[in-house]
Amino acid sequence: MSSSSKLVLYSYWQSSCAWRVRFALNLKGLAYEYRSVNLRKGEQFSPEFKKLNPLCFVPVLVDGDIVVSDSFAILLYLNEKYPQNALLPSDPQLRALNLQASNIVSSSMQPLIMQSILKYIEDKFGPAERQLWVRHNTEKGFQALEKLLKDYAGTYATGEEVYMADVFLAPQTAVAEMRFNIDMSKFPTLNGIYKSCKDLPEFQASVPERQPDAEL
Ligand SMILES: N[C@@H](CCC(=O)N[C@@H](CS)C(=O)NCC(=O)O)C(=O)O
Repeated sequence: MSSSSKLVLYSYWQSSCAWRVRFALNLKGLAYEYRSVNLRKGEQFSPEFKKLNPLCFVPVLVDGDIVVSDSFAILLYLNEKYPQNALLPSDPQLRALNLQASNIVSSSMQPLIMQSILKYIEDKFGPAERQLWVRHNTEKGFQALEKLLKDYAGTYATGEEVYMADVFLAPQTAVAEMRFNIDMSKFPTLNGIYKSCKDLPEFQASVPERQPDAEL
């Protein structure tokens, strides 16, 4: 297939990982076909989807005959293949900061509070333990991110341009605030970054409620 084939994103409206990719695709001005994988109905375990991602997670991006899963890899792929509106700055220090902040969200926050883990905790220890777990892991990550970014942030995480760190941070902040009732006023830098992202039409078009599979 040619490199101009239509991009296809396997997504679920409530997935924060898929949200990152939706935001990034919009920032790059790339049109894509949205294919819903209903995580609540277990569609991620279907044999067809398993062929795309044996881990049974969204998001998966298909670009012609290229299949990329994992939002971190997808963002780096998109950035190399479609260089317009770069998701990483050229300055090595700011680039490293973006990768570090993104990876904190990707590796040290989201995997600890994904729905399957929270269900396990709630089933075994009850809803109060579940909320304590969410709060502890979310605040630990946000404290590290606040410290990391406070001297570099401007309108966005590492200055006046929106980059990969923002793409990871904004959905994670939204989920923390709206789904888990985390008080973001304790993290003024992160809160400011989130507010700036909320003003962007590219972010607004990526929010869960505006996705074709949203169940409101
Ligand atoms: N590191 C992966 C994580 C993907 C992931 O955890 N996806 C979640 C939704 S945010 C999922 O598909 N969960 C389905 C399940 O737990 O069965 C990424 O960034 O894409």
